[in-house]
Amino acid sequence: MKHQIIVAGKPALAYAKTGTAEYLKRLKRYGSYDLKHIKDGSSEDVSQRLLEGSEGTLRIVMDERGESLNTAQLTKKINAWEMRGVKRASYLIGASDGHTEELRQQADLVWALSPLTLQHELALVVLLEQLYRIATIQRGEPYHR
Ligand SMILES: C[S@@+](CC[C@H](N)C(=O)[O-])C[C@H]1O[C@@H](n2cnc3c(N)ncnc32)[C@H](O)[C@@H]1O
Repeated sequence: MKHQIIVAGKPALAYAKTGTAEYLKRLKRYGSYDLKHIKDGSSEDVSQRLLEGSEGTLRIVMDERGESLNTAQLTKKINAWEMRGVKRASYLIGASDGHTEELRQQADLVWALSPLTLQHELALVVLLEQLYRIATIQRGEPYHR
C-alpha cells in the first residue's frame, strides 16, 4: 500500500522539520510514503483541499476526537486494508480550526493520536513515527518493544 500524508500549511518549526525529515528518510526502506503540504486557510477551504487530494484513496482523518488505537491495533488495520487490496491510503492533517464535519463523514477512519490537541506539525512527526513503527512491526524488526 502506498501512503500519502497531506498537511495544511507550510513547515515552520525547526524541530518538526528535523523530525519529519528523519522519519521520511527512515521510511524510504519500507515503501512509498509521500508528504504533501497544501495551502492553509479556513476549516472549510482546507477540508475541501484535503478531500480533493485524497480522492480515490482510503481516507484516514487525523483528529483528536477520533478513535484511539494502540500501535498493534493500527498495524492490524493496515494489514487488513492491504489484504483487502487497498492500494493507496491518505492521512489528513488539518489547519488551526480543524476539519469540517463533512470531511470526518467521508473518512474510512478518524484517528486520534491522543486526546490532546497537538500543534499540526507535531501531530505530523508523531504520525510519521507511528508509520515507521508499524512498518518495522510488519517486517518483524526489533524497533517496537
Ligand atoms: C491545531 S490542530 C486543530 C485543532 C482544532 N481546534 C480542532 O478542533 O480540530 C491541527 C490539526 O492537527 C491534527 N491533530 C492535532 N491533534 C491531534 C491528535 N491528538 N490526534 C490526531 N490529529 C491531531 C489534526 O489533523 C488537526 O486538524
